[in-house]
Amino acid sequence: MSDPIIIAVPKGRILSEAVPLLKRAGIVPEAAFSDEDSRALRFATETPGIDLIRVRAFDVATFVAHGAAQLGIVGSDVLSEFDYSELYAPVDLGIGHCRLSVAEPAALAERDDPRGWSHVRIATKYPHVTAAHFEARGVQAECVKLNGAMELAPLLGLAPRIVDLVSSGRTLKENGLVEVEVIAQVSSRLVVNRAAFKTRPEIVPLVERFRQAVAQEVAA
Ligand SMILES: Nc1ncnc2c1ncn2[C@@H]1O[C@H](COP(=O)(O)OP(=O)(O)OP(=O)(O)O)[C@@H](O)[C@H]1O
Ligand SMILES: O=P(O)(O)OC[C@H]1O[C@H](OP(=O)(O)OP(=O)(O)O)[C@H](O)[C@@H]1O
Repeated sequence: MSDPIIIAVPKGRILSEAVPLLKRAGIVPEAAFSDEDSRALRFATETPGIDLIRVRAFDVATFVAHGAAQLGIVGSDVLSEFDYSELYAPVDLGIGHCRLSVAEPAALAERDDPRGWSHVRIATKYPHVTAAHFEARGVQAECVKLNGAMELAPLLGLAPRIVDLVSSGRTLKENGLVEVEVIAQVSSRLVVNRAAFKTRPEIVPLVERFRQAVAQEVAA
């Protein structure tokens, strides 16, 4: 019997949207998978031959790109930041909707004109996407890499501006920041390791099940 197909799923905020989607695709995980207190990292499903792993959002791309997992669910923000050629992203799953934006303190925004920037210092978890975004219009971006709580950076003088994910806008508002530019709209994608896609025939119908699960949700 061949090795199980492993699907990497991010813990954190996407997990609650991913579980119903997995179920619609016919992949029913064991109960511990949805329990954020469980310390297990690998989980069986009701489908023999399909296991799930629960990893950090950025690590989903790494596991799948290196073939340690064959499929994964990952935000387009993460895909853009890594730009792994080994990843094929055939399905927009329609979950994890947000946007990647530039933000700064409201007081700075009142007298600021983004068209006049030539050099910016930015705190972000997305240094590559940020640098590419600004480079495209001739602005040099000096990035300070953070892994979370970017909103603190302007308040504490680490960097006057941030690039971070925005959904409701509540995090920005509660930290005195305003959005000044949208870099990209974000949603989660199904990703597949390209080599596995060619060598594991079970993957094609599995991708199709995800496609149908998304279509069902759109039609509902
Ligand atoms: N506010 C949001 N609204 C909708 N989707 C979001 C939001 N924030 C993040 N996401 C999506 O969820 C993914 C994971 O985000 P999350 O905030 O759970 O990661 P994290 O807590 O920073 O991860 P980790 O702790 O593993 O580094 C992001 O890559 C993005 O695609
Ligand atoms: O516009 P909002 O609806 O307030 O959402 C935006 C927040 O969501 C994300 O963080 P998350 O809450 O996932 O935690 P993190 O700081 O651990 O990344 C993001 O980094 C923002 O901080």
